[in-house]
Amino acid sequence: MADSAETQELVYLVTGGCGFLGEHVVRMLLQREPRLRELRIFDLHLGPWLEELKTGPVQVTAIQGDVTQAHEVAAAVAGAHVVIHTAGLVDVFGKTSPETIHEVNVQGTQNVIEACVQTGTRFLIYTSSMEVVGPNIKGQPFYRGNENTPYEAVHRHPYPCSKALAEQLVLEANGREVLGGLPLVTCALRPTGIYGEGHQIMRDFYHQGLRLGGRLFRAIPASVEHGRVYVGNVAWMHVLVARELEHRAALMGGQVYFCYDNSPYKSYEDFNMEFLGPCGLRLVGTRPLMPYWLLVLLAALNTLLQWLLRPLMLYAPLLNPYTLAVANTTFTVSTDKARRHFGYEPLFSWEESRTRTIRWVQTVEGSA
Ligand SMILES: NC(=O)c1ccc[n+]([C@@H]2O[C@H](COP(=O)([O-])OP(=O)(O)OC[C@H]3O[C@@H](n4cnc5c(N)ncnc54)[C@H](O)[C@@H]3O)[C@@H](O)[C@H]2O)c1
Ligand SMILES: C[C@@H](CO)CCC[C@@H](C)[C@H]1CC[C@H]2[C@@H]3[C@H](O)C=C4C[C@@H](O)CC[C@]4(C)[C@H]3CC[C@]12C
Repeated sequence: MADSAETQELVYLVTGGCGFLGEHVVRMLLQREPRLRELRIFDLHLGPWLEELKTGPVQVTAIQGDVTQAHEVAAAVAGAHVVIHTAGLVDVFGKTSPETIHEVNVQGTQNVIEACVQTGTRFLIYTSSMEVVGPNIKGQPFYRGNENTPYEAVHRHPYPCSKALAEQLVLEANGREVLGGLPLVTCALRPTGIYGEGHQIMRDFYHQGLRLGGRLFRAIPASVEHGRVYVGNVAWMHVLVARELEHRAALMGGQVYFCYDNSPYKSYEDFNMEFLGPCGLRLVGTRPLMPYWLLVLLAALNTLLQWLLRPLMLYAPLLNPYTLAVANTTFTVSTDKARRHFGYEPLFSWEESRTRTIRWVQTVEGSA
């Protein structure tokens, strides 16, 4: 919990605070933001773990709400000094409609912006995504690029489209006058593939491996690099930006920052095996066991099955045309913009990130 040495005067709001990243942001704020007086956690689905947070010196206020409802957002934002907006539908598996993804990710973000303007909140940090940049629809690689690397960021899938639109809204809102006459200061953080305690996709891969007798079968060439970043470092970057945004508004306002740490560059599958291997799984094959055209066919078949089964059940496998394309396209970042602009250094080393994630996988139900 925060050290009470400093004046506890600030009110923070974290939207999506019960999600995979949101929970880590909430816990990091309580541990490392000594100026917190109140921490508001706004989410469609509140977690039972919130109760344990209410015993500390910081007032923790759980707010069950929907970012698509402007009045609910405004009520939650009113009086907050800082808003960290992580709430969103992270759906690349066809679980929800494109309209719903847009409504939550874009309109929901617009509602957060308007709530800041109408109620006088001056600092807004938005959790964007690498997918605002790519991989693009042409499957062009983004090899150890940075925030200034030229790249044709053209998307068709509802999720990256929604993240790109929302990020644009946030950045364009920088400088708008809020209630009280002062300017709104915004910035956007772009995590690459986040991993760590609570990562649902990692859990899905683990269960898939258990179902296949402790084996996973390579489908992606080992040469395809995919950027990954530990959730604790992403949370730390959010806390640091929220702390520095006021003093460095001229430099940081309206800026985007990739989230990065010292996690190694590997293929998506090989990277996952850093955690699943020590938990008893084995990745079969030094090269993809199926030809790419067969994977494309299977991915298309999954889309057809999802459509046929929709009246009966939700069928949303990991493999679909979009996830296959993303998984097979190199996308890695190499940047120090966050360090240069607000002194970011990863809080957790690769070794610590790996150990923490392995320990978490070992607690996943069904683990050996
Ligand atoms: N997971 C990643 O690899 C990754 C990478 C880059 C960016 N991001 C971004 O980080 C953010 C959090 O992602 P995550 O992986 O923690 O996802 P998550 O699904 O675990 O968390 C999202 C949270 O938002 C909440 N939410 C969804 N719709 C809502 C609504 N209408 N109103 C209020 N709350 C709502 C959910 O209940 C959930 O708690 C998202 O904006 C996502 O785009 C995630
Ligand atoms: C071919 C499959 C059989 O092994 C492998 C499928 C892997 C995919 C499920 C994942 C590969 C890349 C992931 C995405 C990437 O890490 C970045 C993302 C951005 C973030 O904002 C949301 C999550 C995601 C889209 C992430 C989703 C899962 C992958 C597509």
